[in-house]
Amino acid sequence: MNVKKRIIKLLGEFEDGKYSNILLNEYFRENNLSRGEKAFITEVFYGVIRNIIFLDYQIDKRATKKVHRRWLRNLLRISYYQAYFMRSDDAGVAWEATELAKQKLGVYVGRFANGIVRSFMREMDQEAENLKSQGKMDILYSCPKWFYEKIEKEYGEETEKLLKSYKKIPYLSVRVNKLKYNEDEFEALLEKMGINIMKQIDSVYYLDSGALIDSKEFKEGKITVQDGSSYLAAKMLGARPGDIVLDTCSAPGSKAVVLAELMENKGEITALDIHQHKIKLLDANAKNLGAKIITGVKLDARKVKEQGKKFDKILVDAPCSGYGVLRKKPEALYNKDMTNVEELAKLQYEILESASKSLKEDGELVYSTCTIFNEENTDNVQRFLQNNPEFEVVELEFPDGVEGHKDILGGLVIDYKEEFLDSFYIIKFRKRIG
Ligand SMILES: C[S@@+](CC[C@H](N)C(=O)[O-])C[C@H]1O[C@@H](n2cnc3c(N)ncnc32)[C@H](O)[C@@H]1O
Repeated sequence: MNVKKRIIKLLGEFEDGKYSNILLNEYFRENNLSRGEKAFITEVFYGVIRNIIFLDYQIDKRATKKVHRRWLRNLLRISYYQAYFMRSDDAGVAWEATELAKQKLGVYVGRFANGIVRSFMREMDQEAENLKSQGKMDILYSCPKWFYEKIEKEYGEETEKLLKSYKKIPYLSVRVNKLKYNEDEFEALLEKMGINIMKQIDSVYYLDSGALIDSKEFKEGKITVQDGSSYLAAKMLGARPGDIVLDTCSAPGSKAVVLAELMENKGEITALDIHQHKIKLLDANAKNLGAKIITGVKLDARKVKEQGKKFDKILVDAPCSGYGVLRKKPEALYNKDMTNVEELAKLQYEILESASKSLKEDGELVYSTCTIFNEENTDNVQRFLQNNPEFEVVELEFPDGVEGHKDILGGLVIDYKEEFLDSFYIIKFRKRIG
């Protein structure tokens, strides 16, 4: 099948509500595509989602009647994306749009597609300038108006840099699972496959190719897809062999398996999640990676007392708005508003409060989120510290080679300046004795 027709189909399914990453992974599993085809589909599919507000604005501006047909709108979005963001050959893009529209919907629609694509191509650079000068930055950077205004309030002059950064294409990162494999073996594999390392954070490697996803080593659980920030949040808990650990919001278990590795599969990890189907994912993930000390339990972390147990170490990797991982999950930008952020902040606070009661004296707790707003990070933690004076912040070293800053409480903020790692908030507490 023509590769653009494939992307049109995928975008249609995305609009029906499927998650972009799940959709694409499934599609690649079920269809036998070359490396080049996969790379092109990934770039264009995600590129359209990342820039959908800008693309639709430009389509609607040029169409005399609203383009209702989803298939046609997606063809136009793809063509505009290729022209403006990929700087693809104009004649080729316009010709293919015309041909595809003609085949599917007839000569009249073919001509319409040709006209509307060519007019955008002539005007696109001026259009971007106009949006800037008219202050329509939310359209230029495809984000909801409330989000733009909030970012502008919090980040001031850095706003544009932040938005540009979160629209970038992410690198694939994988972690070497030391329960089954080691870094020397992995680096030899990279050399054999001709894959280059772009950045390394301990056993997490950012690579210039996604080819490893199809490798035997990946299927065998010797390597796993994981971001450096996610790995660091787990590492910073400092879990040691023999510890009794609680992971309150654990599925699909990416951090729990790091904890198991650091604990050398000795001790206990109770891994909670509110959803039973996610516990299944967690169990499968732990099994595949050879993490033997994880027990998945379906439980609302606000009822952690029901475990009737005290823990040496607790990880609260709270459910959050996910704005720190927009490069990988761009749709997170479109499906929430400030009310959701406030609701999440409340839930996070309740989980943190509840978990803290199950920590042993002198025990340590890490609170982390993959988002950027103070409501879910510093403000929440400040309130927690005020209400729980028996907790103190443990100083964390900012990891070498990672961009970001510390907040007023000493929490690590891996921010938009970081080109490779997801944006994350990580703070650690100790419960004082007595
Ligand atoms: C940020 S994700 C966790 C990611 C996980 N720690 C990892 O590294 O793979 C948040 C998780 O919290 C779960 N969750 C949401 N509300 C919860 C609650 N009240 N109690 C326990 N888990 C909850 C969600 O189902 C989701 O799997």
